[in-house]
Amino acid sequence: MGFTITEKIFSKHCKRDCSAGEVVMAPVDGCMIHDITGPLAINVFHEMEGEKVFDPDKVIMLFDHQIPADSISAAENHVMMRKFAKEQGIHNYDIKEGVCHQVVPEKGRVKPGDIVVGSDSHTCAYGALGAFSTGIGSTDMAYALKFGELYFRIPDTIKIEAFGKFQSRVGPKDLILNLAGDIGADGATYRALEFTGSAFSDMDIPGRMTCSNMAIEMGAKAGIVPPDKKTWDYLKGRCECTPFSLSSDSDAEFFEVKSYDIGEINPKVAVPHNVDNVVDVSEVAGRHIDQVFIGSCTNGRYEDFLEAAEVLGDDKFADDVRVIIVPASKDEYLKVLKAGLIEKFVDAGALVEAPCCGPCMGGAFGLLAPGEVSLSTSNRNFRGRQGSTESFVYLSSPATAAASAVKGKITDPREV
Ligand SMILES: CC(C)[C@H](C(=O)O)[C@@H](O)C(=O)O
Ligand code: SF4
Repeated sequence: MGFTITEKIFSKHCKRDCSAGEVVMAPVDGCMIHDITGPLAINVFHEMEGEKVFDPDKVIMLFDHQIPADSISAAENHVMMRKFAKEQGIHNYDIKEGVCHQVVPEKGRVKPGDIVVGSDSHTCAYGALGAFSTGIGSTDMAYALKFGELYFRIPDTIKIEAFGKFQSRVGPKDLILNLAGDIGADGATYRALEFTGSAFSDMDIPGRMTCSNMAIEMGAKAGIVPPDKKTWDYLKGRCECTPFSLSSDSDAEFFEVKSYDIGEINPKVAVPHNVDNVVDVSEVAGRHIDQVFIGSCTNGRYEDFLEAAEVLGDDKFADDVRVIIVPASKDEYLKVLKAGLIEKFVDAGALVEAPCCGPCMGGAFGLLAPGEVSLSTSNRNFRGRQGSTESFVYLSSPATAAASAVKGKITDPREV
């Protein structure tokens, strides 16, 4: 019997053959902490009488959720984390780089075959680069910071095979929303998703990041795309690594295999208040929206803004819609800026903010009043996620978000 990618990654780290279901103590290659969960992890680290982190070069610290500090308590958290970084010799990206899940890959802090943990649920995003990366709680993080290893139950794997070509103005976000609708918010709980087939090998790294990012929205521990030339090309100049092949064996045992023809997928939207409440955009077309957010670790990259700009064309955003655009990182911001897209969006009536999580989880700014409706390219639409518990959040692709922002109501991007 062969091994899945996940089993291979754990086998390599544990220096013996490991299979799904086993509980192992495995060394980690990286630990990511940010401004929300970092302080909790650091407090527990001190309670555990932690003195030095296991390897300061393997700890990634940055601030993204509440930046620039939006409250005195946020500012205090930043001060506390800066102090910890200095004491420990950890490089702190602080408020300067953007959202954790964009910055970690961008800075070459993750590579294929790695085990990376982050005290944030969307840490599964780095599966796009062929790593086993997963979100953990702050107590687990304290342990990982101190000892550089952690207990894992090796998950079994649901293999997703996707083939075909997307229709025009349909893309990775529609695919992953379609999967969330099909598998359900708890349909992959404690399993790994493996994304395979020509649809994923044809997909660029940003598209893969969108898909891996949302693995957790089905309960999955990881969402892994087997590394290929695109992966290694992306990593060139970001980290020192020599390409190797990593894929599941043909006789590996999967919990389930699911196949999709992506040509059959229409633009999708997740309807309040669950990520798996997914329908074709056409089913809710015409619904009024008050705010559109294009950004987040799911869809805050240059390619996402280009998609939105193409749909926008020479139009303007509707007068009664607030459009908030937030690139996911400094690098992505600069790409969008240099391509002239910022000017285009501002001219069309949008607010463009500096890289951060923005309105994604109703933190720093862009909160909704009772009764208000948001269409967002982020990954969660739970009740109260972006403000009032009486507000409504729909999730979509950047193309659907832009089309809807132009029309002032939910709109199929193929009709603009
Ligand atoms: C604040 C953080 C713990 C949280 C997460 O873990 O995902 C946030 O990033 C989110 O998207 O809900
Ligand atoms: S952008 Fe949203 S989903 Fe991503 S880390 Fe920030 S709050 Fe979480």
